[in-house]
Amino acid sequence: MTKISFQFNRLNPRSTVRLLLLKDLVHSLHPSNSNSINYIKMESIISNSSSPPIVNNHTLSSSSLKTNNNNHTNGSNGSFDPSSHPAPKEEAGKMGSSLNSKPKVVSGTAGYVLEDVPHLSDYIPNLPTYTNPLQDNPAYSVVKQYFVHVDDSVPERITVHKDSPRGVHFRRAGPRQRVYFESDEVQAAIVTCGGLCPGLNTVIRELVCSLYHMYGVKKVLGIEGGYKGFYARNTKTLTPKNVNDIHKRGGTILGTSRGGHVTTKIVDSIQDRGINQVYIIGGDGTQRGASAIFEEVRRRGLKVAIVGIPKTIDNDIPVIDKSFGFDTAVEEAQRAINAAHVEAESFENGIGVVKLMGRYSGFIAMYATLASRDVDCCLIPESPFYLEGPGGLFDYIEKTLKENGHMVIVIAEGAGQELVSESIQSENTQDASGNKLLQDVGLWISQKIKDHFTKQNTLPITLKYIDPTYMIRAIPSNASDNVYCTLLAQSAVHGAMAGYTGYTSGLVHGRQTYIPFYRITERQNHVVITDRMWARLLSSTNQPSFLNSKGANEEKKGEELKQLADGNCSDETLVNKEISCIYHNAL
Ligand SMILES: Nc1ncnc2c1ncn2[C@@H]1O[C@H](COP(=O)(O)OP(=O)(O)O)[C@@H](O)[C@H]1O
Ligand SMILES: O=P(O)(O)OC[C@H]1O[C@](O)(COP(=O)(O)O)[C@@H](O)[C@@H]1O
Ligand SMILES: [Mg+2]
Repeated sequence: MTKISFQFNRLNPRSTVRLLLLKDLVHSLHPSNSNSINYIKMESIISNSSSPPIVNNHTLSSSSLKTNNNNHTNGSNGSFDPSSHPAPKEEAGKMGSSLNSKPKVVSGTAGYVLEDVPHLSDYIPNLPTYTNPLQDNPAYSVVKQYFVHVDDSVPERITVHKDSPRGVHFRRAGPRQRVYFESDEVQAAIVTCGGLCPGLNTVIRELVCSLYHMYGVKKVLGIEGGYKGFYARNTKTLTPKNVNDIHKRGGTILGTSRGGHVTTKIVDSIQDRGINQVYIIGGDGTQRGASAIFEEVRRRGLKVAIVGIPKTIDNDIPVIDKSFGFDTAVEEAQRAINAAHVEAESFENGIGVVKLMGRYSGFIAMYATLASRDVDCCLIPESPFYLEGPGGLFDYIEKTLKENGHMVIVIAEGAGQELVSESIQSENTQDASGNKLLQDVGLWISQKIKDHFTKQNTLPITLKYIDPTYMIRAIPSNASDNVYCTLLAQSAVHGAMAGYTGYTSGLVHGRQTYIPFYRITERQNHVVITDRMWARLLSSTNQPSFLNSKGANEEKKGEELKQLADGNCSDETLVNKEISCIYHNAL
């Protein structure tokens, strides 16, 4: 018998899910061997745990599904691991409760796993339910099937092999037969936090309209100025009438802010105002804040649904296909790139440099480059580069100028930060939310290029630097983002009315889903430079990879190891590799 050991460096809910998948796979391939899987850390967690597993009978009809004995928490003492859930420094001490709810992981046959979301009835017994008012809604009466089947779920990965386990799934969003709120009882609140993103107003509008028109909810409050607005600012009554044309405007009619998340004060305010549905629109920081609010609400036993709606122009939120506003931002970035191209083309040895947003994730720069085709070099935070010497950026610029007479460089704001800090001394400053304030890499690189070619005195260059940063996020959303925002908002409302809570409403493989907060906050989404998408970009620009082949292999190996250790595979090949390795060991 082969004994398999699998040690997780850091135990998180993902580790458990992966263990379940591996166990199911090994069991299906080699039933006699499955007991040999040695759950090193799990064993101690399971045996130490005294609380029963969460079984959510009202939401699961299939008897083949079972809630595993997975009373895992994010740390052995039941609190979140702060290293994987960093809080902004100045706020960390102010957070109210310890984050201690348990992920609801349900397993089925053939390696099926449902990473379910919390429900109000998990912690409030005997909640009454009501017929969904949509049943009498003329708009819905033409639909054959009004309601989402209770067992509908959406797979996290859709590329599978013949023998792959069915894998992780998320609960499919949509209206349910029974709702947990009466229309008159609902006092909803909407808040927008963090940086701007195209589509914020569309989401606000559609939340208000969905609540009013689909569920007859008449009390909707807008919280002004982000999280701190709960306790330090005014509120605004929102009606379909006063939000009617806000989707045509950029920004957020509610205002937004960074910092100011004090969980207990926010939940006090929710309680004082009698709010029982909170819709929180924001990025990774905001979703962490929403998770903290959910935990505190749950700890106090309040019948309040906490719903996150993911907003991120950087596209740095994991699991979801992409954030609303991303397409609009990429489209707007084309205008800056076009301008840079026209300028560069019009001068001898013209260089256009465009800086785009992307603190830690270079998605906007990557997609804007792929869309434009005028870009000769795209620099992102995930792909280190160097300036001097063979294969460096200066070399490439010289070659391109000699061949084409002009070039366009797109650089994400977080790219090359290590190089900038080598040459510019600066204090390690943060914004109010604890995000690191970055140096202006666009200005820096423009100056470096100018200095280099002046010193060389070989190619007289003309460089134009364009920084459209705020222009691409302050605009209204385009048509496809408007549709996306509408569906997101409707899904969010259906979920809250059905009593779900502690979830982010998000699109996974084109389907609306409810994703538990911990999956959204556990890591950031990054461009994986060993994935095909980055290779596509490199082949479209013909830029150097800035990695020799040895370096590339090391990068790939390092990336895979890191992802395996973290339990964060962004590429299904990693999972397949890992599983096939276990499979071969098991045989
Ligand atoms: N770990 C955290 N816990 C609680 N609140 C947080 C956390 N991180 C950020 N926040 C709050 O979320 C809000 C938005 O965060 P920020 O990082 O500025 O933007 P984004 O949500 O777009 O990433 C801020 O009010 C901030 O205080
Ligand atoms: O100047 P601000 O408002 O802090 O915004 C700048 C930041 O906002 C972003 O666009 C998005 O950040 P968030 O998603 O965290 O709000 C970053 O790319 C950028 O660094
Ligand atoms: Mg953020």
